[in-house]
Amino acid sequence: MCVLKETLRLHPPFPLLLHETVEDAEVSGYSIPKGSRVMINTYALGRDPDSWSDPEINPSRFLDPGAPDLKGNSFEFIPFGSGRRSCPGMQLGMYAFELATAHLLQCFTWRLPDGVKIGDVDTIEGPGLTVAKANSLVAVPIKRLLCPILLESHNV
Ligand code: HEM
Repeated sequence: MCVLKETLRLHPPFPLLLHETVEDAEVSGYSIPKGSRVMINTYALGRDPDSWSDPEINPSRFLDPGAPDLKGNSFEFIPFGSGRRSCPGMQLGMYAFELATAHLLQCFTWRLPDGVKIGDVDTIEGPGLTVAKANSLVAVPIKRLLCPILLESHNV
């Protein structure tokens, strides 16, 4: 779960949340009139060095008792948004994310193609309202013979 949360921190699938203000507000000295369109940059929030003392990848940060949860209570970590218009599918999304990742890890050992080093794998995102990798990840799955899902699909 910590790895999934850290992935959402560094690579939120919705990097910009689009909202409209319902009342006049002032943020950091700027007046924002009621009815303004505002974009909340979840990508930048997840990497903000003022909020994260160690912004580099470190899934175990989420083991700390005071670590932010996914419910939108900590504005530095809002991959599902926050408040009334936050994502109603969060629980289902997390189940699907966890299940898919667990199956990929349980059923396959993953290697990089010959000659590719771990530092050569880029994690750069392409443009878009929902985020996809700019360059496809090329990895080599090696079947694990004892994986129950693979055994079932081959009627073994
Ligand atoms: C990992 C998976 C998912 C992520 C990261 C995600 C993220 C988000 C985000 C950031 C928002 C906008 C929140 C805002 O504007 O403040 C949103 C809205 C929404 N999401 Fe998700 N979501 C996921 C999965 C799902 C699933 C599985 C469903 C439905 C089955 C779903 C249904 C919705 C709906 C209906 C809204 C609009 C809510 C509204 O405007 O009131 N999402 N989601």
